[in-house]
Amino acid sequence: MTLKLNPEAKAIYRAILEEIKRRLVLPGSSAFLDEFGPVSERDEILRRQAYFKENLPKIRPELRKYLSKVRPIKFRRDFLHDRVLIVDEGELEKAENLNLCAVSTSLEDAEGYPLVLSTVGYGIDVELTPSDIAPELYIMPLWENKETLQALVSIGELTGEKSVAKEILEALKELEEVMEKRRLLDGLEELIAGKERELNEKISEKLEKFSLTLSGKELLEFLSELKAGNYEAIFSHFGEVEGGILDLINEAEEELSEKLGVTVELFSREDLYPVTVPPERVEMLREELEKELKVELYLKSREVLGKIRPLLARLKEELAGVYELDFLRAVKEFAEGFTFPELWNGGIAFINGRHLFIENPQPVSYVVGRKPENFDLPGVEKVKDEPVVILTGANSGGKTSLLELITQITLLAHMGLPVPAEKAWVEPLNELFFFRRKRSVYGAGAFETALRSFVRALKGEGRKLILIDEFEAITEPGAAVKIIGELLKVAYERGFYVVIVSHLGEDLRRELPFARVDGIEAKGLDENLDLIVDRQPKFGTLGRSTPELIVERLAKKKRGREREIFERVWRAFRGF
Ligand SMILES: Nc1ncnc2c1ncn2[C@@H]1O[C@H](COP(=O)(O)OP(=O)(O)OP(=O)(O)O)[C@@H](O)[C@H]1O
Repeated sequence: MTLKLNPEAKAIYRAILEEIKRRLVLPGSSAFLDEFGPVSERDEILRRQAYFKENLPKIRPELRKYLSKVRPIKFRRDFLHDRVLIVDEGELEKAENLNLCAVSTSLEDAEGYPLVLSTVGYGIDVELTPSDIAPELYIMPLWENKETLQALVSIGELTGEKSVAKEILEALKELEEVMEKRRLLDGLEELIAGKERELNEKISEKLEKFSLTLSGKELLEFLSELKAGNYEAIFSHFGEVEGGILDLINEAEEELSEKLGVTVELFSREDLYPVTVPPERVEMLREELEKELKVELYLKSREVLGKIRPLLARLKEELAGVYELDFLRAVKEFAEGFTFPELWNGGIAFINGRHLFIENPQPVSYVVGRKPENFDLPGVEKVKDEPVVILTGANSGGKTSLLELITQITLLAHMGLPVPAEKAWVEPLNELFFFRRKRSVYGAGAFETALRSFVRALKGEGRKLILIDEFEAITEPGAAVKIIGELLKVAYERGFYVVIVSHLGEDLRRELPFARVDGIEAKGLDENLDLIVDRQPKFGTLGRSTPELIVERLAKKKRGREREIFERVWRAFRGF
């Protein structure tokens, strides 16, 4: 059963969730958090505590870096248009039902498919299984997510649970060659254009050199050959250059052939300079390469899949486990320095609680209900297991913040999480109410609404903690004492726990002998004449609003006539 929350308690719960959520690095992990909503059952809370106690210590901070690299690996069923499967009449229906590629019983239908697979010896031999017919559907997602696999390996090293990703990565290495070719194929035009540019540069260099050499002694020779009409010699001279250019072209084509793994003949030999590549040749080369690569990739994928197939189930588990690790890591970071509360039957108590949303808060200890043993604090002897407490004290003393802290600790305890305190005792409850002070809302409407919510909180059975911030702000003090007095009596009779912030402590104390009155007080002024507030409430002591400190502050801050008047008032406080 869930712990019931009124809207303002729920808002604090949401703020806590947000604090944990913003520490998650994977979007998929927040689903885990949803499993940890606050519950009332002691056993369930204990079960969760045990889970965290067992798992949080295993979480290492370096995990974050690797978790953030993990992406879900999705194996999708797809219909592959690049292959046909030739089967026997009797297998036709089964093969079609696989719905992985075109299926036929006749080899004639294989025309135009780069990949022809067959169970009856008409192509590459296969069995009627998805891993035989379309191994790429398993292998490609793995190849594309190598970074995720790498991260899983590192995570496994950190958690001490070895990942199967290591073996998978090892097996995937066999695909590197074919993948490199695929990469080249993607950039085929640029590759060829680059070669073409390089080639033309080399040729033009050669031609330049040629004209230079001709300008020397050879020029004279050339002229004399010309005079003698010896054309053969002249052509052979030019032929040398032509041969040189053809060598360069062959060399470039050989380089390409080696890179691409097929024999390439691309450059036209008609006009030797500048060398060009007819676009239709590039297209033909691309088609040929594509076809070859399809077959090669298919065969390699099948081979690799044969090796890693038994590891895939475990890989899926590891990938799912990553979200849990992320969740645990976020909780650990959030709950740094927190403690698991002891579950008991005496209400709520904690030592050195730290407000979640105040930076460097002064730790505060508090008890509503039974006082735990070794709850040793100054003034604590005045605590007598009171389930109803009136919290009084200086303006901006931290009363609202204390109610928030009680709410935070109660909520976290019911989520099974550790709480921001040195020690804590929490009774599993059925309902938690937090009523904030409604600032500047006056009038019968607001008053009626607030009254109705309180009464709703008081009706019904169960274990409840009710936190109320300054109810009197929306009605007159006289009426407030009567109303609060009666409502708190009802709460007391029903065994509910209540903390109510009020400036009417004196009057309420008279009205409610069973209630404890605590006070937060200012201790003095600091060097900037700001109030020094001790956030730790004094148990059983009415909190004075310490007006003399305000007077002292003004007396020291003001000048001239004003100062004289303040000093006179201050003297009145000090009794001279
Ligand atoms: N334990 C604490 N440590 C440090 N700062 C605190 C602590 N508790 C409260 N404060 C700060 O003191 C200021 C006043 O707190 P809060 O509003 O809770 O006081 P309050 O007593 O409810 O005031 P008011 O009488 O105006 O309702 C806030 O800025 C809050 O951040």
